[in-house]
Amino acid sequence: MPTPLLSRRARPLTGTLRVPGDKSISHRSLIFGGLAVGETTIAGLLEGEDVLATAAAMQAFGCAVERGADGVWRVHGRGVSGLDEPADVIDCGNAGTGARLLMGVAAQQPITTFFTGDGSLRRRPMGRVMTPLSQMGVQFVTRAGGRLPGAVIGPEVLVPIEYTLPMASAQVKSAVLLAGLGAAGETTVIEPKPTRDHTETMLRHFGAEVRVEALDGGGRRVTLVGQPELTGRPVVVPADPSSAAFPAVAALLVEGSEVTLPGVGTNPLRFGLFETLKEMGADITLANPRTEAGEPVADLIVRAGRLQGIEVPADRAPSMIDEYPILAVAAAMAEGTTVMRGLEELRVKESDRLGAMARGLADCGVRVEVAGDDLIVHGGGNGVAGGVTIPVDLDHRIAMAFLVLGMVSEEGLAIDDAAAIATSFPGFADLMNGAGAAIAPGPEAA
Ligand SMILES: O=C(O)C1=C[C@@H](OP(=O)(O)O)[C@@H](O)[C@H](O)C1
Ligand SMILES: C=C(OP(=O)(O)O)C(=O)O
Repeated sequence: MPTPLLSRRARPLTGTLRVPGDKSISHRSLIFGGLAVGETTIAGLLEGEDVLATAAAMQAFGCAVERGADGVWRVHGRGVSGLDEPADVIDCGNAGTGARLLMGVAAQQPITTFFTGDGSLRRRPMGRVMTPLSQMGVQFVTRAGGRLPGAVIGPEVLVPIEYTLPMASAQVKSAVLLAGLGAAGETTVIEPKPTRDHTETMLRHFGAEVRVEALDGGGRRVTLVGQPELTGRPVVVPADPSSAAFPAVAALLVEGSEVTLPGVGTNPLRFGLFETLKEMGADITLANPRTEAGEPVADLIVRAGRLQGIEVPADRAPSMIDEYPILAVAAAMAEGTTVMRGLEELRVKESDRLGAMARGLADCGVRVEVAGDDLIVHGGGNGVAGGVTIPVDLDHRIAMAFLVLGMVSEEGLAIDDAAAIATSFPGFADLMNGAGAAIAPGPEAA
């Protein structure tokens, strides 16, 4: 049964809002814990559906994964290439990250692993990981077009490769490096555009040898020495900047707001949205910057104020790829036009986010254009009428983006199904309501 939600005009948003743990780091901490020998403790794990599916997958591979009464997760791993063959199909739910990283995990030893996911994940392309992993000797059986359900058949002997990413994707980079753990020799991934580097950071944290060279034009060459012994480690997961983006933009847009978002990850390869918002004139302060378990974090203080439209260059896309839905909402409220370039990867997320934002904003009365892979939003500077219901199509970020827009709408704005929000941001509506939002169950916009 779908669970529609209606977001009405908010009171000024105030207070300290603790957003959940980083999704990318949470998936990886469970995976590396499982590939390590000994105990890994994980504080601040995102207990969202995507990550819980990865926890269940690592259990299916024979690892012990438990949540302590103190909220700290403990993983007892099986070591590189020491996993069991899962007895049943691994269901990654809505998670592209879970599916693609775990396909790399499944590839690093001679076992056969079956994968599936929800209706969104089953339409997403897996060919992007199958291509490099095939070069390493891995075999696949999938539905047409490299879609799940599918099976990964790890070879007796993995071939280490050098692979240049044809698209900016940390998931593909990570899948190749994870598979490369099982290969004798060096596996190299060349990324023409830098993408989030949590896998490299965590490989080192767990004891692998990784070399990263900067390339002309901003790219990187990442080399992993295969068949390392990984050792269980403590991990502290920062608050997710991709989740913090929603309360941050809400606070910028709702007049009179001021919120503090503590302990948010500020890794520059994840922080493009905040850079962009500052260029738009946003009042965002990074207080108390520090490093926690190898990742930079800060407390974000966000105050409402006018935003100006700007041009967002294509080369910034990898550092804010999941933030375009909420940036498009900010752009709709800005003065002037915002041009977001180079968004081709948005078409293969949980939904076609380029199409979803263009249609949804247009339904709200915002003037929007899609030109090739660019999204152009003509800001009205002042609220939207609302009064419509936006189809979410199993996409958490589309759902949260329009609930934020509802906070500055005349008539309220509804989404047809809130269920997907629990994949990345359980408790989103309650957290926002505690700060001054008015999100409630409702079949239609008022
Ligand atoms: O590696 C990761 O944790 C992620 C990488 C990105 O995907 P792509 O690698 O497809 O760009 C991002 O959209 C996703 O939410 C998380
Ligand atoms: C694209 C996303 O995640 P995934 O690829 O893991 O489904 C996201 O969280 O916005």
